[in-house]
Amino acid sequence: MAESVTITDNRTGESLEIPIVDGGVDSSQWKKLLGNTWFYDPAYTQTAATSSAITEIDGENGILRYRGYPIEELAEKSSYLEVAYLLIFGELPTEDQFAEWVHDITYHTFIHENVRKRFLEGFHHDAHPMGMLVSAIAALSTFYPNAKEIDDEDNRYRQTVRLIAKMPTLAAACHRFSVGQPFVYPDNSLGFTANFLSMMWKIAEPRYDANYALAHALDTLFILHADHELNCGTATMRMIASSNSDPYSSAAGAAAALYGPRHGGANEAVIRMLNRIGSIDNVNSFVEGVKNGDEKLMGFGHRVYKNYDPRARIIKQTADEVFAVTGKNPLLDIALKLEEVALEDDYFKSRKLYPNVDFYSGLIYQAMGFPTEMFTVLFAIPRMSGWLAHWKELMEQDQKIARPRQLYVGAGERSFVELGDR
Ligand SMILES: CC(=O)SCCNC(=O)CCNC(=O)[C@H](O)C(C)(C)COP(=O)(O)OP(=O)(O)OC[C@H]1O[C@@H](n2cnc3c(N)ncnc32)[C@H](O)[C@@H]1OP(=O)(O)O
Ligand SMILES: O=C([O-])CC(=O)C(=O)O
Repeated sequence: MAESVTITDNRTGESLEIPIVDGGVDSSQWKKLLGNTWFYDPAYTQTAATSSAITEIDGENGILRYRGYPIEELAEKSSYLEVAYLLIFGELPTEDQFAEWVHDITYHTFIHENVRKRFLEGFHHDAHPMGMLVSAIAALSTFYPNAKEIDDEDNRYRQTVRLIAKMPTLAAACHRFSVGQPFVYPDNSLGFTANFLSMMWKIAEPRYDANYALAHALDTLFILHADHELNCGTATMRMIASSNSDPYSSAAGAAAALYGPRHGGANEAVIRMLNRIGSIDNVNSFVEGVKNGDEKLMGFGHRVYKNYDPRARIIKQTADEVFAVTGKNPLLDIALKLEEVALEDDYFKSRKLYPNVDFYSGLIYQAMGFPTEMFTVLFAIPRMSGWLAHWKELMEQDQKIARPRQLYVGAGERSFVELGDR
């Protein structure tokens, strides 16, 4: 572990080595540098808002590790539920711990009938499933009012397994509603990902048997999406939870942040962009438009990675395994050409813009038969474990309420003018 961090004041350029004390920076040293002034950093480009032991990103070198384990090894050797355990509890589970964890998650896959019948079925017929999911996560807080007892560790565990377990059920329910098909109850004889696919696609009894290669590929995607340190959604989770709000309300806020096209919503935007480009013959002119500022190349660029996103590399390999079963997604050639052109172009090279996790994932989801509107939902299912790992960490850190300051730039004091006199 690093023994110190270098902090730079972005207004003066001054920097100072600050020793790590008990896992965090020494605040007396911090004050020596900044006095009683604050950073002005609206998009948190240079602000560490927490210390965390969950996920490490080395953006310059394209490295991602969960609890110290390289993402490549986890994607190859682990399963989503095992990784969820690792993120939340800090260590890989023993066989007994894993059996108990899987049992507990499986036990909580059902959702209250009123969530489905009264709440989800009350949405407009063409409601976006991600909008439905955000609301449904928030609604769960009213079904589990004891979730407010956040100081009770057992209770926190119960809400954690509930949230992870119910995400696939809620996600599939949102999809079935949007296509006018009846809800499919969880089949708890199936594993986490196969059960989700059953709830998505089952049309006849007795059971839906997912293609093994596709279920395995989706599980790998779940591992890759499970956490990514203090991204916009996770920062939102921590922000809301710092007010001691319950985990459902906090996670609903995190999901709402993920919905945006600059964040998890980019996977949906990528497919729409590829469809608009339509043919590899149009790639060069599209890229010229991006360079002229007409629009962003969706699925490219990242706040932290200034190198290839390691998840995108694994997703590209996973795509080959999926296409071997489903047939190639015809949009793949356009995506590959876009990557080739962008990586050779000075605009992208000088700004260190590379494909991110969202660039290739949608091609896989689409080949598997998921509608485009479900792509961000597919991101949210596994990201729940990351949000909850951060929630647990926050609770244990006993952090104060998160409350940034502002620089007021509005009008000075003035007197009220009556309506008729304005
Ligand atoms: C799961 C995730 O959330 S991964 C990210 C998913 N989002 C996307 O794929 C959307 C497209 N990408 C983007 O919008 C951005 O790259 C973000 C939001 C991911 C990161 O934003 P920031 O860290 O604020 O990068 P910033 O906007 O400062 O970009 C630096 C420069 O690169 C340019 N740039 C960044 N991303 C792109 C892009 N995708 N296409 C074209 N230009 C881009 C910016 O215009 C800026 O150029 P300038 O210096 O001439 O003004
Ligand atoms: O880290 C980020 O800013 C966005 C991201 O890649 C993720 O949330 O997976």
